[in-house]
This record gives sequence, structure tokens and C-alpha cells, in this order.
Amino acid sequence: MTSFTQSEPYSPYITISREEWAKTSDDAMLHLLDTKDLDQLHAMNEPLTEEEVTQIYIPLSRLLNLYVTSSQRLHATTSSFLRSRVHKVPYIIGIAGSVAVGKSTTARVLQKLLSAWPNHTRVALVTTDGFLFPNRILEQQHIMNRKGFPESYDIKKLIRFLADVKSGKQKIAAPLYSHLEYDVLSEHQWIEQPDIVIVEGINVLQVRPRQEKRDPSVFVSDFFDFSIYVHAQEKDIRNWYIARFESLRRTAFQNPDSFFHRYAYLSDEETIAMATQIWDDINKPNLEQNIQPTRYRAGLILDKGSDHFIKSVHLRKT
Ligand SMILES: Nc1ncnc2c1ncn2[C@@H]1O[C@H](COP(=O)(O)OP(=O)(O)O)[C@@H](O)[C@H]1O
Ligand SMILES: CC(C)(COP(=O)(O)O)[C@@H](O)C(=O)NCCC(=O)O
Repeated sequence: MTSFTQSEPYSPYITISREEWAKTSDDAMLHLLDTKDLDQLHAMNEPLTEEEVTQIYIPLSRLLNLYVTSSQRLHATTSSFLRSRVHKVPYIIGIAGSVAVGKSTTARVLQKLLSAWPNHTRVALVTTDGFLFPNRILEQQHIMNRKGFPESYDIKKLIRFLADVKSGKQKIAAPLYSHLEYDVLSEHQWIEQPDIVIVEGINVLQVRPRQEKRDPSVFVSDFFDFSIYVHAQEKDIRNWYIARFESLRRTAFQNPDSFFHRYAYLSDEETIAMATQIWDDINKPNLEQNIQPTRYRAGLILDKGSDHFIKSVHLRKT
């Protein structure tokens, strides 16, 4: 039997080192991803190796499969107790963490791995940037420089969306965001009969006090069956953000349609200065004030080292 570290005696989490976590992997699942998938799943400047999938994500997807399976059994038990068929509702997983920490890679890998199980093949992925207010409204309210802060999201819309998912609605529209246009799009993504919905975004574990009587009295996380927080040191995330901005300048920003096209011709030094300024003025304060304080609401915390790879896992004691 393995014994895991108790980092602090009264911590609600057990801490599992990368090595111990990797021991729970299952070779039978190695075929689920091939190298081609790795190339498609990782985001820019975000390394994803076969080792990371085998040692971290396959065990995580197995644990999630056990949780989803037991929730499906519980659902069947309730149906039988009520002597009626209570319709099936999707299992919702929230993924939180800073801008540029790599949430989207984690979300895409889990989507791919989780869809390999016969009892939950339909796994949808929704990112909360689609629920940002459009630039037109952010400009009207003079909060364009607060993109990503709690007030920049239409939380009522996100809660309505999650309520629709949990009510078992068969086909639901989710709004989409374009990083190229730096704005929400008029098109939607359709989610049909999902078994699992992954909801990824910086704000998914935030509890925002009601500001008006009409505001919902529930929080986004009330709809989650499980939640994950992707954590790293601020100095590391800052470096990743700046390096990604440098790569984007050479690629996406060269597109004349990119909102950031005006940065396409900056020198290397100017690019670093601009990325540093955006980080220090917007993303760092948001991380410290609104995102990092939600870390201990998660059911599981993935702790990344400065090389981007996960060095330990903290799992909430049940
Ligand atoms: N300005 C941009 N242009 C194009 N893609 C971007 C831009 N900013 C971020 N992205 C991409 O959007 C995705 C989400 O980024 P982000 O919200 O910072 O979260 P995370 O890095 O945690 O996944 C990433 O795949 C990233 O590479
Ligand atoms: C769109 C974001 C708020 C991330 O949103 P999320 O998908 O995590 O809800 C972020 O990528 C962003 O644009 N931040 C504003 C500052 C910046 O341009 O980096």
C-alpha cells in the first residue's frame, strides 16, 4: 500500500508526488493517444509529451472515470428509489487557473482521454471566454482593460447555460470567443447530449456576491461535479505569458485581422516590454486578487514546475 504525504496536518488535501501519481497509470490505456494527437492537443509554447500523458493525464482520466461511473450509479439508485425514470444529466468538470497557465491543454487532453470510455463517449468542452461581455459593452463601461476580471463576464448567462446543461436539455448553444478578434463571436458551438461537459476558464471557481436582487443566488461551481485548479508560481506563468506573446507576435499577430496586429512590427525588446506591461497591469493583479484565492475550492490541484510539467497533485480528501 502506498502512503502519501500530508503536507500540513490539517490540510484538506493529500499531496501525491509525480512519481507516486504515475504509479497509478494503466498501460492498457497507452494506445488512447498517439504522437499525432499530442501535436494537435497542446497550445502554443505549451510542451506536451507522451510521458506527461502517461504519467499524469492517464491516471487523472482513470480517476475521473471512476467518479463519473459512481455518479451514474448514484443516479440509477435515485431513479429506482423514486420509482420513476429521472432523466440522465451530464457530469460537469470545471478547470480553473491563471491566464497562460495551460488550462486549455489540460482540458483538451482530458476531453480526448475521457471520451475513450464506453460509459461517457460524448465529452464537450466549453471555455468561459465565450461568456465575456462583447468589446462593445466593455468599451461602453470603460472596462476594456479589465478583460478577465469578474465584472467583464456575463455570469448570469454562464449560470443559465450551466442550468440548461444540468436540466438535461439535449441541445444547448455555447457562445464562442476569438483570440484573433479579441472579441466574442456571433457564432455558437452546439453541445448535444453530452455525457460530460468540461468548463474551462479563469473564473470558474469564483464566488461573486450578488450585486442586485435579480442576480442569481447560485455560483458557477454549484453546478460542478468535480473541479481542477492548474497552479504554478506567478514568476513562471509570467515567463510563459511573455514567451507566448513573443511567439504570437511572430505568428498570429502578423495576420492583419488580428486585434494585436499593431504589435506585429515591434522589436524583440518592445515585445517583451509590452507583454510585461499587460501581465503586470491586467493578468497578474487578476491572478492575485481573483483567481489564486479560488485554488483551495478545487477538488484537485495540479502543481506545475517552471518547465511546465506537473510536479505534484493535491487531491481533496473525501
Ligand atoms: N492573442 C492571442 N492570439 C491567439 N491565441 C491566443 C492569444 N492569447 C491566448 N491564445 C491562446 O488561447 C488559449 C487560451 O489561453 P489562456 O486563456 O491564456 O489560457 P491557458 O494558457 O491557461 O490555456 C491558448 O491556447 C493560447 O495559446
Ligand atoms: C480572454 C482571457 C480573459 C481568458 O479568458 P478565459 O478563457 O480563461 O475565461 C485572456 O486570455 C485575456 O484576454 N486577458 C486580457 C489581457 C490579455 O490580453 O492578456
